[in-house]
Amino acid sequence: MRVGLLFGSFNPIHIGHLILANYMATNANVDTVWLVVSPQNPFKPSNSLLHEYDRLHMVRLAIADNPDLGETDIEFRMPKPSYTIDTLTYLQEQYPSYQFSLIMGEDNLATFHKWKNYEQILQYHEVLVYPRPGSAPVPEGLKNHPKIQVVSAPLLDISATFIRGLLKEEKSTRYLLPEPVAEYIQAKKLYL
Ligand SMILES: Nc1ncnc2c1ncn2[C@@H]1O[C@H](COP(=O)(O)OP(=O)(O)OP(=O)(O)O)[C@@H](O)[C@H]1O
Ligand SMILES: O=C(O)c1ccc[n+]([C@@H]2O[C@H](COP(=O)([O-])O)[C@@H](O)[C@H]2O)c1
Repeated sequence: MRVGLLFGSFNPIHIGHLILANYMATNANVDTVWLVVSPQNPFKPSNSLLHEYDRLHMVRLAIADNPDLGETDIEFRMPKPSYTIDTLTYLQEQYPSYQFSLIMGEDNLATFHKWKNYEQILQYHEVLVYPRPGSAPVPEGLKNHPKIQVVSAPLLDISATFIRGLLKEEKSTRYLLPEPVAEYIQAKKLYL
């Protein structure tokens, strides 16, 4: 089984994540894509970060109708902040016969050389990258790397930051968030 792993804060999950995950699940060399909800990205401030169980719940609501996508809360039981190499190592121990690839947006590839043990990640895993507008330039050493593949797919100028801004101002997020996620946010009065 070939599993693509899309790690993220998903604060909240939006249609950019869903388009990206579905594109990889149906066009890249993987059988399924799992969304890995990270409690705490080592590079991001934790203010405005919703509780991890709310973010996981929204991910579940968003992908419930898509058999090509799954999710995992594996990082909830690991030390924080969440280092991807540690999670990959743990997952590989749990599922020794599976082949795990890493999926990320281009903005994350631009800083990938600063991640913990990134060379080790590249040694054992393929990295599938979705282009993202406004991303910083990719460092020379990562451009044309044999383990890194940047796919050609429609650019999506959507971010969770932008959507949190709309929610805070009580503006419409219609078509930017999956309906069940928008309903959950409204019912629980999140991001106000
Ligand atoms: N519009 C997008 N285009 C390409 N990749 C994206 C897009 N949105 C998110 N991603 C990728 O999905 C993964 C998880 O992203 P994350 O949950 O941080 O969303 P985000 O919209 O970047 O959030 P924030 O605005 O809070 O930083 C990352 O690898 C990120 O690069
Ligand atoms: O392992 C690292 O050093 C590392 C550094 C920065 C980000 N990450 C992971 O990359 C994922 C994307 O983060 P985010 O917040 O942009 O969705 C998330 O799972 C982070 O834990 C991992």
